[in-house]
Amino acid sequence: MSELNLSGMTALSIGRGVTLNNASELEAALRHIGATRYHNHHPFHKLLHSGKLNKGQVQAWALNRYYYQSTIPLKDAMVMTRFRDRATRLEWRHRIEDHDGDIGSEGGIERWIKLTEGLGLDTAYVESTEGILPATRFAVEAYVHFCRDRSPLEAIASSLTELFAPSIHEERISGMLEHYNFVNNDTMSYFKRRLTQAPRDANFALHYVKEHATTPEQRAAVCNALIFKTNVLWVQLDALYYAYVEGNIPPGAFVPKES
Ligand SMILES: O=C(O)c1cc(C(=O)O)c2c(n1)C(=O)C(=O)c1cc(C(=O)O)[nH]c1-2
Repeated sequence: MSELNLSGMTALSIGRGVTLNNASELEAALRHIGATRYHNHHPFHKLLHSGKLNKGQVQAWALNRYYYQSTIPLKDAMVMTRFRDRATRLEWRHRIEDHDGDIGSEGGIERWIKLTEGLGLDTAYVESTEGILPATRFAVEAYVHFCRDRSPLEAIASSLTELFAPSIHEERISGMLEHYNFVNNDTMSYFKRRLTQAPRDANFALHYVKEHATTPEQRAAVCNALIFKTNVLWVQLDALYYAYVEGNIPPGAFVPKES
């Protein structure tokens, strides 16, 4: 394949002059976007994974991330409403089960609560989402609205950050277990489980967009949906950094007691 030229990429979109001619050029562009914009590059994650945060800062991260986690099934229900086609809904449905669990079986949200409990946070407070940062709420809601308002193809494409999630989960599991005495294998079980769930989901979504984006315009829209989503993730960490690393906690947001 010829060298991919994505020059003119802005913070919000791939260059207007970029033409992706086929599915393999689309995949290369998506992988380039992930390699350059995924939130593994964010300074907050670098601090988190290398043991440079104190317990209160890790609590703030887990508390805010709970809002993302607990909204994912709502987002996925929204994605399902976009498809009349039963086969796509069937494929997508297990994502909701992965997070919500089932009667008698634990899901991702419960595993996340194990993490916040293990960090010493009160579960009722976490579940109330009262202490999250305004930017967390705005960013997460923007993701749900994107899946409601854009095309079904873009709704699926916006989940493609998961292509890049397994490596950040590996890094997080080993980094946090090594550096923090307040986490253990049990409280990190959420991430272990995602190591198998995320690749299956991401491969379906990648295959879907490669097959259904059949014009250069649709391929550009798929890339822009992924860029949008990398921004949803990035701004949440910007807000955490500003509040809990630089010390500018907005009124009403969680104030750590432990340092
Ligand atoms: O820890 C992370 O960095 C991370 C990132 C992402 C992502 O890339 O959106 C997800 C998750 N975790 C995750 O656990 C998860 O269940 C998930 C679902 C989705 C999605 O967009 O449908 N992304 C992610």
